Amino acid sequence: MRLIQNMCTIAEYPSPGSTAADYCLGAAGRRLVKIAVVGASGVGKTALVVRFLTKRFIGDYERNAGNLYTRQVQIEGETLAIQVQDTPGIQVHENGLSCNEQLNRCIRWADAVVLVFSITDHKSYELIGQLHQHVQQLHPGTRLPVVVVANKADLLHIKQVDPQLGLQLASMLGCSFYEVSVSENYNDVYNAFHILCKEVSHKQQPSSTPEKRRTSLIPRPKSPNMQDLKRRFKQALSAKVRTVTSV
Ligand SMILES: Nc1nc2c(ncn2[C@@H]2O[C@H](COP(=O)(O)OP(=O)(O)OP(=O)(O)O)[C@@H](O)[C@H]2O)c(=O)[nH]1
Repeated sequence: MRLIQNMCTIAEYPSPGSTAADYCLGAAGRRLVKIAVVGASGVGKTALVVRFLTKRFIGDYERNAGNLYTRQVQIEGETLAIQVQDTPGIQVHENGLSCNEQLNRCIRWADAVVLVFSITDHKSYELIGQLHQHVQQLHPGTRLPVVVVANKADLLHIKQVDPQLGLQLASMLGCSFYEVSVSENYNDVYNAFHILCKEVSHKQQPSSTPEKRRTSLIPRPKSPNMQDLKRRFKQALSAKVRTVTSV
């Protein structure tokens, strides 16, 4: 991709399951965290992904082709491989949300999702609740880590959504919340991805592995009973004395 030079574009819309990238990263022995960035059109999803991966804000992006990018991140002393899937903007129709199969595949593939809206677009904010529900429906039986990001915080003069509303919504959904300006601040963007990676990393590492659990179930050899030892020692001693006397 012309505008995104520092990143490694792996594939477009990877099929769920193993990909060439999964194989390479697996070979490197790094744990993999897969993140999908989802939201309405024009909220700054591509800008967010590019900022996270290159630290740069370019300002003008090619219309999203749904690319997948990688980078490595240090989480609690461990280097994790991260794949970030940028997705095309969601269209809202009269009868609600319209997610095509490509997008659904990306969401199913992901270990975590970044839900983005723009503070300059109330409709993009209204979409977040529905999107969150949709994401959880595509991951039945598990609570997928999600972070809600309110972007374009620099455009206060055309603000349509109070960031406080974003915070309330996120806490209602049980998600972390970040208000960011992709154009002006890298750290907030990094922190939003970082907290998500941390959550996934903790989820991937159960507190006690099956191997450890199995080991703890194996009965330990009993410590020798002192009374029994003393009795046997006395027996052995008296046998020796008897032998010596009989000689
Ligand atoms: N002022 C300002 N503009 C931003 C910010 N983030 C993104 N933009 C601009 O918003 C426009 C849309 O950004 P994109 O990253 O293409 O948005 P997108 O969500 O990927 O859009 P689709 O590909 O249509 O889904 C671009 O002109 C960006 O420069 C921001 O934090 N502040």
